[in-house]
Amino acid sequence: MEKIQNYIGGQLLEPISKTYLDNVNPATGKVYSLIPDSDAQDVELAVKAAKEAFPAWSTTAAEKRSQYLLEIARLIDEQHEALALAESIDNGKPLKLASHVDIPRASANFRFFATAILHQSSESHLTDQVAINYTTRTPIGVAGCISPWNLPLYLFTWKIAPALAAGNTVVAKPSEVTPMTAHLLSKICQKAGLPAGVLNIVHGLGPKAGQAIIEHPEIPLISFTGGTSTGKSIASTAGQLLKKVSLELGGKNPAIIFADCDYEKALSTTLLSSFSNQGQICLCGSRLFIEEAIYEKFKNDLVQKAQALKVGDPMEDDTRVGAIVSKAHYEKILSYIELAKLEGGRVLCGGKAVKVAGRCEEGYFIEPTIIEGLPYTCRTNQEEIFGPVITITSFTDTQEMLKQANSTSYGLAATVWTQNLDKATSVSHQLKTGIVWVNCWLLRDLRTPFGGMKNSGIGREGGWEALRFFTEAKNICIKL
Ligand SMILES: NC(=O)C1=CN([C@@H]2O[C@H](COP(=O)(O)OP(=O)(O)OC[C@H]3O[C@@H](n4cnc5c(N)ncnc54)[C@H](O)[C@@H]3O)[C@@H](O)[C@H]2O)C=CC1
Ligand SMILES: O=C(O)/C=C/C=C(\O)C(=O)O
Repeated sequence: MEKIQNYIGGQLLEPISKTYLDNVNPATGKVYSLIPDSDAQDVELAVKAAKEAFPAWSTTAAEKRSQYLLEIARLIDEQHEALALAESIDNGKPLKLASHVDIPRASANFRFFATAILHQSSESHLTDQVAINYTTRTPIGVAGCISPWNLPLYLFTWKIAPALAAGNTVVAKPSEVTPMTAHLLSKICQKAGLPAGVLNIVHGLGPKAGQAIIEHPEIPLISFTGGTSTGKSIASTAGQLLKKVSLELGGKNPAIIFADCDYEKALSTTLLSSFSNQGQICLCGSRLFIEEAIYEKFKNDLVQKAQALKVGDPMEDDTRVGAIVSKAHYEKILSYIELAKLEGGRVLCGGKAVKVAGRCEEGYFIEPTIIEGLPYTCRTNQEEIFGPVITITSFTDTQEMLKQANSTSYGLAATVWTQNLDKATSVSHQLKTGIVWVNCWLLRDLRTPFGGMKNSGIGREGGWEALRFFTEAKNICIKL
């Protein structure tokens, strides 16, 4: 069975303890590879390698750093098919989705930040003709990057690329649930000739290898994407150590559909924003607010479309909903469906596990599920489920709807569907979320600030925000 290895100091290494964890294919329920169960000793080795590499990497000309990252992007594109297949097997997502979305975005992340650093300049200004102030932005040191399982290579590279581009060296940990494409990235970095120690990848469990990264005194900054409770624990440890943190956490995103929307576009995109990647994207709209005038029609059409989505083997071309990432997560989602029923919800479609015949009969599949009739205050409408489960509610009064939309502890993203620009602007400004999609969803421009308010996180990723996070600003004031 294939053994994934850590990537430390440019080499593929066994964990020092020589112990491994099982890696399960969620579509079949079978173990198909082994993951290093790394601990603080492996992290120590990785930090040592990253520290040694820092002086040379941080002073390498931006153009040269850019060339390394562009080469990595090129190799990701060259190995696109193998990476997409690995991602689909590891995560359970449809191969088609991995191929069209995840892997292209991974190379785009490298390409974007490789070129961004060539256009970055620092600020300066005259202070009343008496002084000139200018600000330098320099790399900080060894950055800790920890990523989740839902968009494995996509989010891993979303952190690593800006960290490296800005001149830091990195100790990174992908999710133990989906480690394979990060392992393949190690080999790509070797092939690209990335200097030893610039990027180090340590595999293993969050509370063990992850926690060792968070606690390590030589890692002054942490970029994390994952669940809110993990984010809070990381923030409290990092707070005691006064580390810089960027936290991109969960969401319970409202999708607001006004009667004057472009109906067909709203319907087809809402289907995607509800169930893409089995609903396991922090940006998925999980609470639909539909204006009463179109409620019945929209509901019936959405139910019909959701029922038509093929749930099945991620390898099949017409599969739209693949496997849930793990048995534990599958059970969590099913328990939320039961909770919704107890809370008085009516399941309009789905609501059950799916048995997929053949090689996937032991896999973790759940039908796209739509629930109505729940109060906005109930747990189903307040807590992140992170699966193919949405609730729908009708509204007549926009202010009341906004009160409900803003009522959760999360504040990541929202979707607004209307053809009235004034209404779109007014509603967007009143939503307490870091991102608002108007008449679209997940239309990504990597220059925009990405992140959430409230329990959805701290800080913003993307564009200059990311490059600012991964650098230290120093102002120099020269009296004229
Ligand atoms: N971006 C998002 O919005 C995501 C949200 N989630 C939410 O979080 C819930 C829990 O999912 P999990 O897999 O448990 O996510 P998690 O937040 O525990 O895992 C994310 C990453 O953090 C690491 N990690 C866990 N504990 C850590 C610690 N103490 N120190 C350092 N690193 C640590 C994990 O190994 C993984 O690499 C999901 O059900 C979902 O609701 C999960 C993944 C992504
Ligand atoms: O950057 C994006 O396009 C999407 C990011 C998604 C997440 O951070 C997530 O689902 O956790």
